[in-house]
Formats: sequence, structure tokens, C-alpha cells
Amino acid sequence: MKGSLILENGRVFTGEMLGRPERRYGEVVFNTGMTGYQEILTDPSYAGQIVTMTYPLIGNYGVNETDFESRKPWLSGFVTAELCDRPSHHASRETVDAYLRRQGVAALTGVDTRALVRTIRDQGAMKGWIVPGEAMEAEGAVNPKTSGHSLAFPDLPRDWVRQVTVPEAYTAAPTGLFHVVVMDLGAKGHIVDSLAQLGCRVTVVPSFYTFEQIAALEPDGVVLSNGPGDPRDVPEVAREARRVAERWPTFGICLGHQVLGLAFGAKVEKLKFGHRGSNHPVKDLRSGRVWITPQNHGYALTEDDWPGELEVTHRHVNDGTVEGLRHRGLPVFSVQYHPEAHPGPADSFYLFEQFIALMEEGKGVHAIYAG
Ligand SMILES: NC(=O)CC[C@H](N)C(=O)O
Repeated sequence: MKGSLILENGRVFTGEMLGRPERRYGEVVFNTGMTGYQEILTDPSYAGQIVTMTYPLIGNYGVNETDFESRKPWLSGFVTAELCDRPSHHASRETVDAYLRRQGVAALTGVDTRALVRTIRDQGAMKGWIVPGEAMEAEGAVNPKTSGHSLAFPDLPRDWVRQVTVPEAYTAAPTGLFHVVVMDLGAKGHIVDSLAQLGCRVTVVPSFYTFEQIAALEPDGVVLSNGPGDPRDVPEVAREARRVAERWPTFGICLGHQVLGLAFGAKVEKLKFGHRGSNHPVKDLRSGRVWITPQNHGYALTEDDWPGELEVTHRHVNDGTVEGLRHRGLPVFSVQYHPEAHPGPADSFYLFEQFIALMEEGKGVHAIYAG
């Protein structure tokens, strides 16, 4: 069956409809990773988005039981040039197509993804529909008569974090030297796994938890996780995050980094087409070292009116945007990229160790941790 992606600017890309053959709506973004599609499919940060893969061959190692970042996909659609229907890997359990069909995600394959990505790069991320059937390209705008689809392009919901967070707190790792509370704004499973691997006891709490509820858990440190949407849509999280950061060692990742910045008075902007891929170069401004990092974000903190309490510690090498910060007086730091490295290189795993060192100082013990 044919299917089409209809962009807000009127451009139409036709391909073969796979996954769940139903209409889906979302912000159309692209990811440049060559591998890691299973993590991308299940990373809650992509909630409500239609993700296009720039690497042409996707799905060749199938879907396995270990690469999931959460219990289900949260994205609305998945677009590829070629989606492999005969995966070859000992751990593969099913094809991407079968997985997406089962999970209700619309997919398009056989799409000219280079032309699609050029459109997004030139004109910026925009909204789009995946629809079953062949749509005709209209000039300048989507014309319901010629396309056969009467489509509106409404604003996307602003409560994504509330939709993806856990309904109640749970113990993710029962024993360990340090007790870390992860505020789940849409957390990837590998963040929790990384903390557990380094010997932390981990409790995951919902995004709407207050400072008092977190204090009752007596943490040694708090992680503010990644997550979907615009960080300005969760002011209540920023409010609690500030109180948390003033009390315990705090580590922010991606959305958690943006929220932490907002909490201390920094401003946020939407990037033209975001950073999504497995090899974004980031410079550590103190050491001068460049790390290759996995990224997935559409917003970034800006340096306009940058608060004096915070220091910019990392910058993106390609466009100079803020990629990391630390608080000048508190054991608090954050990065815009993904130290848990799924998918992507493990260059930045040391940041988890840095966080543990801060908790060690906070506890006043010289702890020995595993890993
Ligand atoms: N991965 C993330 O946490 C993404 C943060 C935010 N939703 C953004 O797009 O910028």
C-alpha cells in the first residue's frame, strides 16, 4: 500500500506504508545515526514526532529484547529510505515493521529521505501528516482538492512530559552505596542502567513530584532526565528542580539540563532543525577536549541574559550552542547530550562518575563503588 508524508509547507513525499497504516500527525524531524533505531523508536523524548532516518538502510538487525529505552514507542511516525524486511542478527525477534504495526506507529519507506531532510534543513522543522494512500503535491500549501485529504496543521500538545512520565514512584535498582532519585521527565532506561551499573540505588519518581516528596526518599543525589517537548511547558518541574539543586548534588540530562538552566534564570530557544544523531562534536571549554556525543534535542539554552550563577562548560563545535553548564556555587551540572550512549559512543560516560564523586563529597565518605 502507498502512503504519503504531507508537510505543512505543502510538500508531499510518497512511499510505501508500513507499520500501522493509519493517519498520524507530528513534528517532522531527522536523525543522522547509522544504527540505534530501536533506542530511537523507544526514547520518550521523541513523543509526538515523526522521525526520519537519514541513513538509508534501517532495520537490518531487527528488534531485540535489550535495546529498548522504555516500554513502548512514543513517536507518531517513522520514515526511512529502505526498511529491511529480512533482518539478520542472532538477537533479533521481529522486524521493525512488525514491531511498529503491533505498537501503532505509522511508518513510510521508499521515501526520498535526502530531499525530505534538505527541505527540513532549509525551512526548519515543521509539522506533517503521514496518511495512507498517494497524495498529490500542491503548490505552496496543501490543497484538499488535489491531495484528496483535508488536513489542518494544529499546534502540538504541550503536556508531553505528563503523558510519558511514570504514574508513581518505583525502585529501579534496590541496593547501592548512593541513593539516586531520577526525576522521570521521559527517562531513557539506559540512564537508570548506567547509575545502577556504577553501584547506585535508584528510585524513579514522576515529573510532578515535589521537593518534599523527594526529600522523604532521602536521596544522596538527583538526576533530572531527558524528555519530550519544550522545557518552558513544565515550569512546575523547574520550580522543584531549583529547590532540589539547592539541596543535593544534581545532574541534568537533555530536557533535565534545559529545565535546570530555566530554574536558575537562563533562557531557551528553539533550534531551526535540532541536533539528532550519534556523532555530534562537543567541546569541553575547560579542558579544550572534544567529545563525540549522541544527541536528540530541538531546543537549547541561549546565552542571552545568561545568569551569573551558572557557567557554560560545553559548546557544540558545529553551531556554538550551549551543550553543558555547571553551577558556580553548588554541586550541580548538566549536559544537553546523552552520556548513557544508547545509541552512540560512550565518550561521556565519565559524567556519571563525576556525579558520583559529587555525591561522595556530599556524604563526606570516601566510597568505593563498583564499575
Ligand atoms: N532528549 C531530550 O531530552 C530532548 C529535550 C527537548 N525535548 C528538546 O527537544 O530539546
